[in-house]
Amino acid sequence: MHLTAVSKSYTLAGADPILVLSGVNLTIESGEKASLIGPSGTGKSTLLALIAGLLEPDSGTVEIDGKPLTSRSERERADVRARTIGIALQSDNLIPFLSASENVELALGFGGEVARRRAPAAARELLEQFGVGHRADHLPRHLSGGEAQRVALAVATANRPAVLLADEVVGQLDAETAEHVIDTVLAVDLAVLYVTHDTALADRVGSRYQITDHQVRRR
Ligand SMILES: Nc1ncnc2c1ncn2[C@@H]1O[C@H](COP(=O)(O)OP(=O)(O)OP(=O)(O)O)[C@@H](O)[C@H]1O
Repeated sequence: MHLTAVSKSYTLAGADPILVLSGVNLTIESGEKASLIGPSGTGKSTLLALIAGLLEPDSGTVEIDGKPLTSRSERERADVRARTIGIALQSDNLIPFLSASENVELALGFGGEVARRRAPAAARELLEQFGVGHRADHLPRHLSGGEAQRVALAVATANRPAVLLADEVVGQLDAETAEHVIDTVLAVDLAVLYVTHDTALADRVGSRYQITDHQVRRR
């Protein structure tokens, strides 16, 4: 994943623009596990949204898995996103009327008939890896916060994306479970960009990046 000279500001009507990122260059190699730290309001969520193609940069380019995201239509960006990027956010985005297992099955179900038939067993296996196999039949509202975060990670990694973008997704877990969940994510063959305020977890993830002065720097 490459970001080249990416800048982004927000403009609210009647106010001066807020500069968030300025000329950011960042390369995350395939399979690299990276953490992103930085004080509140420095642009971590903005950076994830740019990488996911949910936001367009003011200038610069974003390339994922060899495919440029910038200057594509909304629909094309959504297509690249669905095929190559897994996203797990602080507020999980599970479908409320589907069970944990069905949420994962939906994410698994893009591979044709055979994949669809295997989906329930594969979903349970994935939930077990994240330590929530025993909650497979629960609806999202019947899960604890930490369980929902782990189901959201199973959903985000189900389709074997090239890149997983995760925003503070173990914040509601105790230290031991958080470490287990991080280790499970690290064992999957994909690139990870993990946003956190927790420097011990950042060290566990691997290469460390920080946003300072509107730039992303390796530490
Ligand atoms: N849609 C928006 N419109 C205007 N300003 C925004 C918008 N989204 C974010 N901002 C501003 O951009 C800056 C960066 O926000 P962002 O959410 O990317 O920071 P963050 O590092 O993820 O923060 P936190 O750690 O608190 O989640 C902040 O000053 C925020 O107020």
